Amino acid sequence: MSDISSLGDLTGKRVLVRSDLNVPLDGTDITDDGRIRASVPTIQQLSDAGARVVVTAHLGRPDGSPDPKYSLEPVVSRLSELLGRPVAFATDTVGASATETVAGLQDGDVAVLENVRFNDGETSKDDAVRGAFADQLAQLADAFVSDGFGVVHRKQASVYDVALRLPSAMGGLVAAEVDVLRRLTEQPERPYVVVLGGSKVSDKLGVIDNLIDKADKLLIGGGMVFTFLKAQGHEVGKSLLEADQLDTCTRYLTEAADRGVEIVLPSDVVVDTAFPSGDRQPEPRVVAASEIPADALGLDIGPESAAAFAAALADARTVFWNGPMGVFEVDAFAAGTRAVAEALTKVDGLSVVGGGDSAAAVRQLGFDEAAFGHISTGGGASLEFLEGKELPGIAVLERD
Ligand SMILES: Nc1ncnc2c1ncn2[C@@H]1O[C@H](COP(=O)(O)OP(=O)(O)O)[C@@H](O)[C@H]1O
Ligand SMILES: O=C(OP(=O)(O)O)[C@H](O)COP(=O)(O)O
Repeated sequence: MSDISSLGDLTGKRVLVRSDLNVPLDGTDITDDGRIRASVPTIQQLSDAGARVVVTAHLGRPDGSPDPKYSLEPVVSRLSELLGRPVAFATDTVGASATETVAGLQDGDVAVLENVRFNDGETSKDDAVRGAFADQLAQLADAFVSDGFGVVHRKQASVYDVALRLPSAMGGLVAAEVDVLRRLTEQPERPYVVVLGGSKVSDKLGVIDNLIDKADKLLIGGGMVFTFLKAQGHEVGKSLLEADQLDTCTRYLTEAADRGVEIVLPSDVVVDTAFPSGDRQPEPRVVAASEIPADALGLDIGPESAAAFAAALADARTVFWNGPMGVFEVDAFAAGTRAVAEALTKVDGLSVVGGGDSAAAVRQLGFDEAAFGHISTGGGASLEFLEGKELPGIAVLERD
């Protein structure tokens, strides 16, 4: 696999780096800068090598056109602080501002292009549309470095197509993540427990199929719970629900039982009548998972479930956890996530936390990062890696 040294002397070369700078924001305040910090070493390495560094990244899921709410501008300020040097910011990705900003770089300088997902070519399913956008990105650089581990499972222009158009290399962050995750795929010590939660329900339901073959237990919390509960015939009120995945959930439950794999669902949940927002005081209530009122939505696993999940993790020798158990950003719905994080710190073996929000959660809840075996910057990417899937952003770097 080609690392940055394979690109030769970088002095004066324009190097496009795909980083994952998708950090949680409260307005324009960054609530956890973990992904920016994780991106710094590669950017610094390229700058030290005399390259003119052009960073491309996304923030959130805008609809393919500019939306100030998803601007990378606040991220650029933080990156500049962490690098200890000015960072130029282009207010578009491949337009006049980008061209001018890149042309103005001196050797060792760093620039960030505006959110790459402000362009519909980035995430298009049409190869030609994505390719045309990748052509424009490629024109801004002489070489490409893929360092956004959190997006290597996305077949997107700035992750995949641009690597077909420029001499390309893998950044140190992606290489380091892959090294650790490989340990989980190659004969993990058993019991091997996977904990899933979060809000990207449709992305993550799909991975369960393959994980049933690999893990001994699957603990399900977060927004994914409710599609399973509904599949079991329970009402879930206003909770997150993927109505078209009910049959899939039923099949998973049957398959897991057939193969002797335990899928553990919460027996109780913390509900409220509205999603937390603004000044509204949360009114958390614990109810049985089978009795979610019609006017309520589930926002955390309940205390009985948290204790059951901790017990299920107590004898694990390998654990992978992606996705908070609840809306941990609000204290009233953070207890389930806290309990799972606590249980992971006690694992006698390898414990890995993956995902932007999961990593943010353990830090925000005050856990010492050193208490975990590894904190990965990618949630969906880690899960797909553990499933044994080919990740487009890695495969494209490994092709002959
Ligand atoms: N029951 C729930 N309903 C709605 N959102 C939830 C629920 N549980 C967790 N979440 C939200 O899931 C988000 C994180 O999900 P996700 O992006 O899938 O995780 P990660 O970034 O770790 O991969 C958090 O912002 C959290 O508030
Ligand atoms: O936040 C991310 O992934 P994660 O929530 O799976 O950790 C990455 O930045 C990828 O974002 P995406 O899931 O919108 O493609």
